[in-house]
Amino acid sequence: MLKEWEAVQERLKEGLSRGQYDLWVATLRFLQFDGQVLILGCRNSLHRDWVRNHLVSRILTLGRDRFPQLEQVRLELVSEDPLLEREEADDWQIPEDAHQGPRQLSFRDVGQKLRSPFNPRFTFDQFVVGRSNHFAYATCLAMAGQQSLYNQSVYLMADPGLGKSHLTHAVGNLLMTSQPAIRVRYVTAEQFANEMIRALKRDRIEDFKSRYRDGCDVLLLEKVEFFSGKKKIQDELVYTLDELLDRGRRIICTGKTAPNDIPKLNHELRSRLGGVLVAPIERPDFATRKEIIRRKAAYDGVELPMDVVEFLADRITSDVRRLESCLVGMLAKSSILGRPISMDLAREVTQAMLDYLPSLDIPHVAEAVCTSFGVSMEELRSKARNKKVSEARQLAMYLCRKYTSESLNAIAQAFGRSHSTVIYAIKKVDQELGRKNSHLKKRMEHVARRIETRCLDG
Ligand SMILES: Nc1ncnc2c1ncn2[C@@H]1O[C@H](COP(=O)(O)OP(=O)(O)OP(=O)(O)O)[C@@H](O)[C@H]1O
Repeated sequence: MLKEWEAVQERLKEGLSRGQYDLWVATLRFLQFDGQVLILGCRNSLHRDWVRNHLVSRILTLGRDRFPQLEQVRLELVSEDPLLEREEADDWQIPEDAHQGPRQLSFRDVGQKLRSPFNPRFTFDQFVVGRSNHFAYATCLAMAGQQSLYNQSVYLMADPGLGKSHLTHAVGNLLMTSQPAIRVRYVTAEQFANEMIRALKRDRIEDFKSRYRDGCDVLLLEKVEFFSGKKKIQDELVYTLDELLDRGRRIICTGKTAPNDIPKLNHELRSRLGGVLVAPIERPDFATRKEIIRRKAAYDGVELPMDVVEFLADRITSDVRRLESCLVGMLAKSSILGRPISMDLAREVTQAMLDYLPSLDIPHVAEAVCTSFGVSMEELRSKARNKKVSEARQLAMYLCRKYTSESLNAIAQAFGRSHSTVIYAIKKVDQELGRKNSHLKKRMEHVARRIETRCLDG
């Protein structure tokens, strides 16, 4: 049954940021499935409230693939110590009648919505508009509306993490509710290419063509730079775009660079994309970053102190995804360690995210720890429990969390440990670092310098 639950967890990744997944989903504990009721453990009431408000309906729907008779999800508060008793339960089930209270959700109610390919968090309401993105926002809103358009197609262009997918999904979300009869097709360039290759292999290319040309009123096509160098797929896309535009259909494409700067695009595709209205999104300014943090936190039901909002907005300037990871990291730390959200916490979390640091991977961090402690990676992965190895292992896990964007599960796997061991290690190191004259603190500063220097040296 655990395997089934893990498969459901995997599917829950869609629609959540990595930080949210690590914080709320990876930490959910599978307790039991009794044939109809899936019982999951939450760490604390904050965790349970979030899951209740944001996830239960999806668990009910997605869970049915793996637990066919699933009727009800029950959330119980469990201590991080599995030996302690379960404390309190909270149930969601299919309603017998409509007046059973707000916690009851039915498959029928949520099923329709959840078949949508669009991230429910990515709506126009949740998108903060500022100078950097106003034009892109207004263009997308017009594309999702029914008013006559100056243009039928738009190309959203921005560096990673600045909101291209958010706006594209917002168009999809709005169309699905305001004009449900409209056929919206959302694909990344990679999915488009894979679909086409599969169709060719199965000799079903005509079906593929008609799916896009006849069965689509709005095409949302992400990350077009993927087409670079793929000649046959580019040819097919040109025909598809021409057909759609001739029939007055709407098209939104996204990419990191201007169509003209994408290498190895054939002349026809370059010219089609070049003719599309380009709506750039720039890095958000300070005021926009502040509002983004405030709104994201409010979405998770948290009101942040203003000094923390300003601190984060000041510190993380490059991309909104990073800003969001910082916020989620801070909420995670606050929730796991039971610490209030404060400037201290914000400082700790952002230190790992300073804009000048490129992203690091687990082997890089582990190697720095091994060198400093004079132990090998095999020892870190082994069952050895002597003080030196245990300390090195815990610090390595802590620093992997701090310096890499890897999930708790990935870190656990790298060290051959369980997810809860990593949480325990992080908590333990954190406590130790808070002690006066902590010897681990000096050691950590030394390792951190080593990691950062190597990282800056490239
Ligand atoms: N103006 C904004 N208001 C609110 N959230 C934003 C804004 N811009 C970006 N975000 C958030 O930042 C995160 C990254 O955005 P998104 O996935 O849309 O980036 P992207 O440009 O598609 O990046 P990539 O090219 O890497 O796919 C998302 O969680 C999104 O909600």
